Amino acid sequence: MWDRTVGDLVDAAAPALELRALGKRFGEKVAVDGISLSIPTGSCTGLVGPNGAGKTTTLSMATGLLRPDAGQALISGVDVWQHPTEAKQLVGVLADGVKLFDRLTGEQLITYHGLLAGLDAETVARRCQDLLTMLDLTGAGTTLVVDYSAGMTKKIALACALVHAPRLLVLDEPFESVDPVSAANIRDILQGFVRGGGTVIVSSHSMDLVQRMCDHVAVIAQGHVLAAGTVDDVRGASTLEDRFVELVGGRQHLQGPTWLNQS
Ligand SMILES: Nc1ncnc2c1ncn2[C@@H]1O[C@H](COP(=O)(O)OP(=O)(O)OP(=O)(O)O)[C@@H](O)[C@H]1O
Repeated sequence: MWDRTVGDLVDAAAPALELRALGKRFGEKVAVDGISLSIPTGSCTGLVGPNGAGKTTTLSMATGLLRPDAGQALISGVDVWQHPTEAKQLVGVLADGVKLFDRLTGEQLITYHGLLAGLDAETVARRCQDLLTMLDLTGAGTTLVVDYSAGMTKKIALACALVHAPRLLVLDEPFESVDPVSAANIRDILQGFVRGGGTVIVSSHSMDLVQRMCDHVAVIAQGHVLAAGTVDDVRGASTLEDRFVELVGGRQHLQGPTWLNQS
């Protein structure tokens, strides 16, 4: 039997991620309404949008975690839903709110992910120590993940996403609960990953962070792409935050009820 490898499927000229008319509804609610988006290889792309815009749903469908109702997602030309095993070798995912096996130590959790990705035990052991050092978790490697702080938990999840050296990293809210020093360290790691030829997609509510860290951005709302391109093209002469508010709308300048006034 012909044994297909991921290398046989990868198209080096294809975008790191391409979404073609991706759609998902939950009952009556249309969460993602035919999103098409092309993420260039070697870019750091911010995915921004108001609460409930469809960011997590889109990223879940793009990374093989949630089956779309319509459309296609391709990672380096590999169809995520036609070739899920191969596609998952190309991507590292830090999902928002997904439970980790937290009765394992940090070392055990990284090892589990590395072995699951098909790495040999020796490679996993070496990479595990490198990742713990890089993420400043060396002392916590033998501690159970259930005893980690929220920020440490984000960092160990990032280590798990990196252990198989993916081409594409998809990070849903990676900086939530992370202290400023650790956030700066994570930013450095992600920038190094991009300099090394990798591609990063990061969903965030921080426009300031996206403007500083990303070279591309996609703004989505109500399951649609409102704008996408380089950060400079999308923001024009404004800040990204002002442009976001202009695109998305909804700013109401509310004063609040009178009973909240102290004077
Ligand atoms: N499993 C589900 N069942 C029903 N509705 C869902 C489900 N998951 C998401 N939705 C709905 O789909 C829409 C998009 O949700 P999604 O989580 O993708 O948005 P988001 O942009 O990631 O939001 P946030 O910024 O608040 O995290 C929302 O209206 C949400 O209520």
